[in-house]
Amino acid sequence: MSADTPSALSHTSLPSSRDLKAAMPLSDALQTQIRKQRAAIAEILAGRDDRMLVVVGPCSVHDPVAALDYAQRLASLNQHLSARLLLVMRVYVEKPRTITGWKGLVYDPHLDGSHDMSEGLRQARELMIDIASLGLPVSTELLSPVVTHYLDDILSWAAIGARTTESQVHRELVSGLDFPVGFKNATSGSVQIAADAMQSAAYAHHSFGVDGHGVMSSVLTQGNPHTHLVLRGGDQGPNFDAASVASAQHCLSQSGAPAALMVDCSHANSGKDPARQPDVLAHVVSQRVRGNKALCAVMLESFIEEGKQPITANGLRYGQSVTDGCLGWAHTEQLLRQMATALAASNTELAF
Ligand SMILES: O=C[C@H](O)[C@H](O)COP(=O)(O)O
Ligand SMILES: C=C(OP(=O)(O)O)C(=O)O
Repeated sequence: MSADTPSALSHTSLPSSRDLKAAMPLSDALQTQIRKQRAAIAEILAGRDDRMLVVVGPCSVHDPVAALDYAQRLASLNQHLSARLLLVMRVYVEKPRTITGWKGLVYDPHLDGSHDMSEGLRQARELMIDIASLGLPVSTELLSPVVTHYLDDILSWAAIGARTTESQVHRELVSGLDFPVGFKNATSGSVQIAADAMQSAAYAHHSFGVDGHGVMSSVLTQGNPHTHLVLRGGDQGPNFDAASVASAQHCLSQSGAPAALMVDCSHANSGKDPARQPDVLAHVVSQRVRGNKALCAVMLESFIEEGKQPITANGLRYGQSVTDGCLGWAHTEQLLRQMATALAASNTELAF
């Protein structure tokens, strides 16, 4: 290896984010829509809009056709429930893995280990534009700061996952974004790490990054005040119950971090069993209706078919997750309708 070659087995050039954005631009109308959707989410998080935010969709996108099919159903439901809920679709194109596994559409869009990452970025951007064009706000988990450059203009909300909330690089990344971001509690269950992250991301940062041309750069970000905690459970179990929520709120207030709370009804809050997500949702809505207004957002993992399937070369079942198990569409629609009705009626006796 020569002295000027970075150490890796290979490097394959990608289009710059500026070039991909120029080839697949957002219309003026879409830019205006996304600006409004970001502001609407920020209003809910600030407690100035009484609706609840619902980030809902597949654990991961592996088939853009099925994801768009799901988005069409969600967009139509969004119109019916918009007095009580703001639905935002999970369009997760990167997956953090506990050890190894398929890492998402942008890494391996053909799901066969060919890792056509250039095509993955193109498909991800195209899909997000198609979904936003249905009128739906788009969200994702930000994992690689490089990938963020290709998609940041389309997003209305993003998560920093449990495995990366403690990372300084991700806190710097959030500091430069002008849309709301949820930091998840750590996989250990630590909420303090997320409270620290929110405070860090609220500051301006000097960091190392790349510009739109892909040129390595010294970057100055402005700080992001629109962050919040996402309770997703941890190694010791769930954290959506009233006592855990109160303890998280105490931690946020002691730290001077923003008070808004989202509960992720999946992951360690459901023991990764999608059938337990409705019970988590019922508990959260009940706490909200009983007066805990800081609980203003939930996350659900949901796709067309319930459950999950392994990735095999023999073909995949349409509309079913290839990562964590999801609720099916029919059940999701029923839950969201019940949630909206319960919020409208201030109904504390929920059984989803
Ligand atoms: O949401 C997805 C998974 O919970 C997360 O990416 C970890 O997945 P893994 O433990 O299957 O690798
Ligand atoms: C990976 C995810 O969540 P967490 O970071 O909570 O494990 C996810 O929401 O897809």
